[in-house]
Amino acid sequence: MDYLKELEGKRLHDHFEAKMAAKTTRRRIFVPGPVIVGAGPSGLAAAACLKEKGIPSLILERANCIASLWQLKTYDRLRLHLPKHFCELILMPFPSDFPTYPTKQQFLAYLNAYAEHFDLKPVFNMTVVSARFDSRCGLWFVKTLGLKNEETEYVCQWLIVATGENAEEVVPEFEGVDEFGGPILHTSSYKSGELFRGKKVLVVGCGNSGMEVCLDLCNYNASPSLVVKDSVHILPQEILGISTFGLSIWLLKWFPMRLVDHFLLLVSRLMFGDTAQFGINRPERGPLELKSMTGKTPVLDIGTLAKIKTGHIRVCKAIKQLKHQAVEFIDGKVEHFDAIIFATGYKSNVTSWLKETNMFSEKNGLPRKPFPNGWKGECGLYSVGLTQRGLLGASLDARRIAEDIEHSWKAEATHFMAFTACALPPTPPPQP
Ligand SMILES: Cc1cc2nc3c(=O)[nH]c(=O)nc-3n(C[C@H](O)[C@H](O)[C@H](O)COP(=O)(O)OP(=O)(O)OC[C@H]3O[C@@H](n4cnc5c(N)ncnc54)[C@H](O)[C@@H]3O)c2cc1C
Ligand SMILES: NC(=O)C1=CN([C@@H]2O[C@H](COP(=O)(O)OP(=O)(O)OC[C@H]3O[C@@H](n4cnc5c(N)ncnc54)[C@H](OP(=O)(O)O)[C@@H]3O)[C@@H](O)[C@H]2O)C=CC1
Ligand SMILES: O=C(O)C(=O)Cc1c[nH]c2ccccc12
Repeated sequence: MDYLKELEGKRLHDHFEAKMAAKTTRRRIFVPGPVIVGAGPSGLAAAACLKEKGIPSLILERANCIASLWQLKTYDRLRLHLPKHFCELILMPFPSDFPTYPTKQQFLAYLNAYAEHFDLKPVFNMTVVSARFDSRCGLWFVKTLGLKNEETEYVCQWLIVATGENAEEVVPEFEGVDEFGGPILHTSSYKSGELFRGKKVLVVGCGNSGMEVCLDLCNYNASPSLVVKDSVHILPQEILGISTFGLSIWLLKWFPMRLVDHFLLLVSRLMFGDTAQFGINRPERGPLELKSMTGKTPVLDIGTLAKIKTGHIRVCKAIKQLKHQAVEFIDGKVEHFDAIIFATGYKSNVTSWLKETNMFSEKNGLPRKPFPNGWKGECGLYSVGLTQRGLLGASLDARRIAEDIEHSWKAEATHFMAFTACALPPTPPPQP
């Protein structure tokens, strides 16, 4: 079967090569199996599930390593904030000696072992700049740029989008940015509070990143202030030693979401008091309902709230504008700051390169179909890890995608064998 696929690939490849050579020097490569865009946990999980079914795939990655978000864009003190069994990739558990909340280094070691175990070898420094389906030949044409801007076009029957929900940083624009004069960075380039000792730092955004960066700054004797523009749900990471996330999933099996939300809010109130008294209002919808409707993840508190209560972290209103070494807030207050850290999150980049408008929303670059149906599009297009369900969701997508492609992969092979059987001269009758 592999041989037939290769043969088919080679014929197409030769045909394209000949056609292209006449026009440009661009490389065109036919890929017999699926092309996966992105070598993060989602892309790796998809490739592993395919490999398990004997289907080869090709992963294209813009960075020079696997899991570039974790490797290059996260801070030193990061740990998984959900217990490890909710974060392991399909087909390979975490080592049993890992703690409940593995560190970033442990998670990366696991991902490296995962790639090695399944012999996954992504093509690095390959940025996908466009992917287009040609209905005449029923194939995807995936254009990439290499480090020296050299163009390569990969041609394939299946395309798996695994570029993540955190592909590009979101940085809001403010009047006066050029005047500020001090360091302004996004959490994706923050490593630790070391550089900010003794400094007044404004952290903009109160998701899990903003909250943890504030705590880290405190631990390095910086003075952080946190901008809370609207509202946020802060939940304890654990309730009586049980992970809030795990408990929620278990409760949701028995009770409606609204009731579970009431429970979570009651416990949070008992443990934290009313967060509004520290300037942190809760959204009208409950934490799980909000997550399922908008994707907004509740903050799991790992000690930041205690620092807010003691006044080590101050809470500020939304920003009006930046001034020289200062910030003006919407309540009219102006305060001095040495540095600003944007913890304003990330967005998908799918709509910038995927030339297809049915499967992905132009608004947020995520699948239009809600979970659990967002993984499959048309014409061999798939998506893994874009359902706002974290690593657990990525594993579910990966499994479904591999099962689905397995069907068409087998059908293709049968079809191809039938084709070659007709095209080849009949087998001579066996000699007596
Ligand atoms: C600080 C932080 C902590 C997190 N902690 C958790 C957690 O504890 N539990 C959890 O479940 N989730 C967590 N998440 C959510 C996160 O989305 C997942 O952990 C995970 O990284 C998702 O994997 P992914 O492969 O979908 O995306 P990514 O890890 O972002 O990988 C996508 C890859 O695609 C590549 N890429 C993007 N565009 C292109 C292109 N055009 N061409 C080629 N390659 C491209 C990127 O370089 C990247 O390597 C966390 C996120 C952050 C930011
Ligand atoms: N330990 C862990 O496992 C960690 C996990 N994560 C995960 O990583 C992902 C990304 O998290 P994170 O980087 O925190 O991003 P998020 O998107 O979760 O949070 C961004 C925050 O910035 C706020 N914001 C956006 N624009 C502005 C603005 N102009 N002014 C003020 N605030 C603004 C948003 O508020 P609003 O929504 O109201 O617009 C939101 O509260 C999440 O899935 C998160 O759970 C992150 C850190 C640690
Ligand atoms: O880290 C994320 O953003 C996730 O999607 C996983 C996740 C972390 N905390 C949660 C709380 C409710 C639902 C999902 C998550």
